[in-house]
Amino acid sequence: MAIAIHPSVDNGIAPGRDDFAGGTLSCKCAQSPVKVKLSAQTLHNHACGCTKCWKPPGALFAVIAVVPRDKVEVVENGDKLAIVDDKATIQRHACKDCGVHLFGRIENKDHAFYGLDFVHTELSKEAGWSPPGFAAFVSSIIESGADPANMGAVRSRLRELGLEPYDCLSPTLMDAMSTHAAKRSGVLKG
Ligand SMILES: N[C@@H](CCC(=O)N[C@@H](CS)C(=O)NCC(=O)O)C(=O)O
Ligand SMILES: [Zn+2]
Ligand SMILES: [Zn+2]
Repeated sequence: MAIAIHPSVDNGIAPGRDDFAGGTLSCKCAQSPVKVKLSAQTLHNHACGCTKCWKPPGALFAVIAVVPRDKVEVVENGDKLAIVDDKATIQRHACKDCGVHLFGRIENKDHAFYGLDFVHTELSKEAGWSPPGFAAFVSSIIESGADPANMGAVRSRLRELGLEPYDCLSPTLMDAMSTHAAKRSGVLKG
């Protein structure tokens, strides 16, 4: 049996829709779920193996994308949300009852990704979200208990699914972060 990466990719990755304009995320509570409306298509969707991103039961990876923060609105049961770790760069707002993360927000205005919230679009019933394009923080799954001896097989499976594995973010996103840092320090002009 193939390695279970994440339920939304294990049977093939659904393509996004060009005309897709958003949907509503719900937590897993059977009663009074938290609902968060996203009024835009997501960007930079990817699998993340880090210990901090929310993963569904049995999954080795989270699948997480970004969306402009002004397109994110808590529409129901927001009183059930709490920040998981208010010292983290990404403040993950999770349901206190079921533990699902509804959105992650960067409050540091100097951060390269300030203005973008992190979301798990598998929490929405709508189809057409941008598909994941790579796998980030792959080595970090070991920190959640994955067998280090199995990492070759995990990376092979990710490649088979079209998710190039990286142990930090993708080169495009790492370049964006370094460009931001170089502009802030003055090394890079413009
Ligand atoms: N190896 C660490 C990596 C954690 C990490 O750096 N995660 C990335 C990807 S989500 C990040 O940007 N974290 C910022 C944060 O969690 O606030 C772990 O698995 O806990
Ligand atoms: Zn919940
Ligand atoms: Zn992560």
